[in-house]
Amino acid sequence: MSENGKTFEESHFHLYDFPTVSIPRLSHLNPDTDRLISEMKPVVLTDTELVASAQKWNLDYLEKNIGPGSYTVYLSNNKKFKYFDESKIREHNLNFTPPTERIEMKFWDFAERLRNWKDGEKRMYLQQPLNDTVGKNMVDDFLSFNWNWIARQKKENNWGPLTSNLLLISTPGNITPVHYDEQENFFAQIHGYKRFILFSPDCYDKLYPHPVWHPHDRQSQVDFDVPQYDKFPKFHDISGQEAVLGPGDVLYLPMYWWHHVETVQHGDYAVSLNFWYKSGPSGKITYPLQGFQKMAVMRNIEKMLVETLKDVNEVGPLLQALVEGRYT
Ligand SMILES: O=C(O)CCC(=O)C(=O)O
Ligand SMILES: [Fe+2]
Repeated sequence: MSENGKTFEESHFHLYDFPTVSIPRLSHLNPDTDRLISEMKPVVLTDTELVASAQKWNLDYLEKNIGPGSYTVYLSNNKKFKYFDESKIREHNLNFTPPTERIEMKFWDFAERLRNWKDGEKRMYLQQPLNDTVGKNMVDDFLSFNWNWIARQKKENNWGPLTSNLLLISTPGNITPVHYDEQENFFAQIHGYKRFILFSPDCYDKLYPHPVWHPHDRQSQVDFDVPQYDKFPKFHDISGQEAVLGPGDVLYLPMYWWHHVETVQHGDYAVSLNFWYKSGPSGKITYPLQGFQKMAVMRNIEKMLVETLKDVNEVGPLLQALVEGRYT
């Protein structure tokens, strides 16, 4: 139960077509925690105190203390907020209708709209990296994060620098469809509850990602609500891992792991903050390559073909000529 009595009911969760097991929930002091992180396996940490100083970051506190900056908010006519890369629409001159609308807002306008939001209205998702426009109290909260613990993880696991802290504020029921990111992520839940469903990089062929030149690069083409099994038959064989994060929980979300994220439907709005770290120098590579390393190889091949052929429509036929009857 959270302070305001709102919590989540697993029985309300949507049942998808695939089975899942639970992601382990462990203390950061449990030796298995460090082992799982070093093996790039997901784990939920219940007591890192990573963002303990931000547990007060509810709408009222943020409105008073976040400052005059401008915030990116996505609007959706349904539950889904499928990410798209606007630069790729321009770069490849594509006919692409964005599935959500992106607007810039002052935080107080967003807060007002969120307070008055009712189910049935357009859903909202604020997604904005924290920057130096935040007010002094929030800078102090930020400086009080458990940098000790997270810096030790970065060092032990040979990661590169912290690149950003994305602040996410969502209306209940929002869904971030399944995708992967190219960075390591500690995902800290501050307010409300989120359900995560994860799939390992080995599920690449079962999730049919869009081509790398596509605005939906890194996103799966499979819609969990209506999987088109005739087009995506291997999705039949998928299985995942899931967890529900509440205030104080931190998920280690390994680089290249697929994730689908739901803000719990019958609860409150959710506030989260992630910590994205670049991967480190690869060091000594062992064979056979791991799933995430093969994903990186495939991305590079696709990117090279796009660059060389100068026409995204030529990539598929060339790959087909290369493979069919020779490697099939
Ligand atoms: O919380 C969400 O809805 C999405 C978060 C996400 O995809 C990420 O942190 O990489
Ligand atoms: Fe993500």
